Amino acid sequence: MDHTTLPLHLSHVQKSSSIINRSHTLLHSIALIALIYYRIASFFQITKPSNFPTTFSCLLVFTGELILSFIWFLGQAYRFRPVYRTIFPERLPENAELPAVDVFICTADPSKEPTLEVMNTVISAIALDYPPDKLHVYLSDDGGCSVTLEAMKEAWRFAKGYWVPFCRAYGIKTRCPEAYFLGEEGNNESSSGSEFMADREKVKEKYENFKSRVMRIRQNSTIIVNRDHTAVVEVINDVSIDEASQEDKAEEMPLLVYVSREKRPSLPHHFKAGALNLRVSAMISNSPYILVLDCDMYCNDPTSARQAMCFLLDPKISPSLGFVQFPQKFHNISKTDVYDSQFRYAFKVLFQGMDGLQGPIVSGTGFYIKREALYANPIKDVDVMELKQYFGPSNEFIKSFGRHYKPKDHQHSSSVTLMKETQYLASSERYFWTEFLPKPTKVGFLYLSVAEDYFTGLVNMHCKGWKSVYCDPVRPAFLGAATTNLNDVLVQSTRWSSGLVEVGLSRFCPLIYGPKKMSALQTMCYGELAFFPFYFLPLWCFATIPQLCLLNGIAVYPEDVFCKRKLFCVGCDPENDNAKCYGSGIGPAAYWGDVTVASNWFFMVFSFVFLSSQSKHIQEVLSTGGSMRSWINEQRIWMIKSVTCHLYGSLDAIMKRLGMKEANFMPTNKVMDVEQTRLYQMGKIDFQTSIMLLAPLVILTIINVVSFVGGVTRAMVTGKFSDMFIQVFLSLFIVTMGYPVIEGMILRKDKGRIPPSVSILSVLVSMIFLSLGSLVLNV
Ligand SMILES: O=c1ccn([C@@H]2O[C@H](COP(=O)(O)OP(=O)(O)O[C@H]3O[C@H](CO)[C@@H](O)[C@H](O)[C@H]3O)[C@@H](O)[C@H]2O)c(=O)[nH]1
Ligand SMILES: [Mn+2]
Repeated sequence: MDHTTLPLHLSHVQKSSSIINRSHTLLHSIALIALIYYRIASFFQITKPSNFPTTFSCLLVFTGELILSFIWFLGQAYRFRPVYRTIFPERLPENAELPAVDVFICTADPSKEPTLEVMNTVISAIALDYPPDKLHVYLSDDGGCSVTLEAMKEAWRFAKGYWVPFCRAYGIKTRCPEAYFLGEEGNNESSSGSEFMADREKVKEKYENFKSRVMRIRQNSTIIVNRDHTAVVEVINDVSIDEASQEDKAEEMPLLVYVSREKRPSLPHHFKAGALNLRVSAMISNSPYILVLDCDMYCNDPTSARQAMCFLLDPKISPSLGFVQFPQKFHNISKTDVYDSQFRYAFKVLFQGMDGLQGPIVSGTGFYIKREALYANPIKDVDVMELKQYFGPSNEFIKSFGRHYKPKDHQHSSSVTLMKETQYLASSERYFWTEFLPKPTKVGFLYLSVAEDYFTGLVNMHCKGWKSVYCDPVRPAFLGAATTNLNDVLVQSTRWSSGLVEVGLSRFCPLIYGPKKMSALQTMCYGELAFFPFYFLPLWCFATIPQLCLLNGIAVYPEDVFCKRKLFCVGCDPENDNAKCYGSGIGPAAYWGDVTVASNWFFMVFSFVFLSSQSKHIQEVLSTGGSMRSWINEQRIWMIKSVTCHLYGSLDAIMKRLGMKEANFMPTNKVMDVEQTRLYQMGKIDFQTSIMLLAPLVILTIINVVSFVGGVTRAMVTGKFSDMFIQVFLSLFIVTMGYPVIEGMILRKDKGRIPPSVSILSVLVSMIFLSLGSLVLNV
């Protein structure tokens, strides 16, 4: 068969999903329009001054509804044309024709990122199934920690001496040693002969030795993140393999380089984006493709580079293809996954949806990006002298922009000039060069936001016309460590919210910056991401205002006429006797002409909006492998994040915008705590977190419990249920979702329960809110 004519990949539109999605979008939009109509109409109905509390509360709730609807509307772009893809790596050209790849692994803080785990990621990258002379692995150590450098040398010895030869000889699929020996992925390797078993035992023993050596290195040095040091660039291949395997056939190995950029306390270093913008790899290998990995994301499928090449080498799409993104998947997800740590929605709905448009966003890790798309392209026609002004006097570096630049042979890497050049490039001025550049050459990973991945994807990829592709094979290409306790989940989400809102409030706001450069649907996707943290506004509103109103007998939703007919309307004539029938001026419906019909209709509209959004969510969860339990977990964590991280993240972004705060990137904790892991495995929320993050959850739950009880009592006393039906239901819904909070306050005795001090404080705050709120509503 002629391999040159067969496609390397195919993409298919998910037809049934598109149809379901578009029909749902249409129906739901109509319902939302009806809802908005009802709200606006009712404002014009209520004219009596005595109804100020009602008008005011309805206005607040309506604002919430508008924001929620707007974000929902933007999110419909993901649903418009989801695709899935098939690849045929077996049709790739011969090894000799494959392009070179640089792997960039970032690590920053050895106290949060266990050295052994980082080394496992490094080893899995060295062991990728790709021609070794075309693979170059760089570890960027942002912590500038000698422990990492020393451990890397050990990792190199183990990989070269034992691990890589073993993987190659037996075609091992799981190339991260820790995962392999734990058997996490069910290593059903084909070989099982006695020779294999003997080799496996030997390698296992060597791995144990390697582990204890790394442990010893850690024990023997103080782990400090050094923020004041010069640049260190070291090629590890030169390290001697003292106790290497007896077989004397020298195993061909990829290049392994340690890079730690210069850091000075007085100079901003721009976190991960700064680490990625180092030009050191351009000097040493300058491969046309770069794989970026977080230090916890090990290569789980050694063929990922070949899979990515199915797109990157396809002549039809290659010229405009900027990067291939793989999903972030995690090895430590429990069955219940209480925190939705797997981000099902992002990697099953959002990315697949964008893949059918201009392509998915950059998600920070697990993507193969074209070097040219990152920086060389826009600089092509700028002259060399001008470049020197921005990039400094490094001739070699400027030469590396050229398409045909061949770096000096790294075998002679100890050559003094090369090391001088690279150290120069890793020094502190070099990584904020994008700030100095004139506009058209603003390139590389951008610094404005701590969500550098999202921001770079928007401005430097999709807005410059690059496309991207989402590659989601059955066997996860990379596996990372997900955050599995409430504190880490919320801290991480706060950083993301802040980073996203920062972009939303900047001049790069996708809804303003995007439309001229991207399709409307792609712009909507980016817009949804920039503004979804604003969910905190409607969610705070819906969890407090209707409840406060319920306790004060103010209806903010249309009444349920089914109930009312049964309870009150028997024998009374609403046409002529409104006041008597509906009580004294409560609810907009009381002043309507054709009350019964209109109200009934709009009650249906509100119910429809609620049921339709929940059903759609359930449909999406179930069709992407989730269960009803996942639906509840996702609803709950969405609410939790909205009232905490999204609020704080947005405030943080606003403060940064106003210059009241500096950017901060706290790496997430990758150290597993036994007790916390146990709670996560059991599906119990671990409430050990700061009071800032915990108190809102407790306060809102208490408010809803109180209002639910108050609402039901009121209905029993007055015999009226219809006008407040939605409010009572809403409180009940929130209380149900907040059940773990109630359990954590009252029933649980373990370490992860809610501390009594927080409960007491929250009861106080809730009571103050309800009394003050009632005062305001009754003036
Ligand atoms: O100053 C820094 C801070 C972080 N990192 C590295 O960046 C990576 C991501 O950091 P992590 O703490 O794991 O953050 P996550 O929240 O898990 O990261 C997600 O979100 C980030 C943006 O907020 C993206 O950069 C990541 O790729 C994405 O996985 C890690 O390897 C860190 O070592 C640095 O190199 N320098
Ligand atoms: Mn991470």
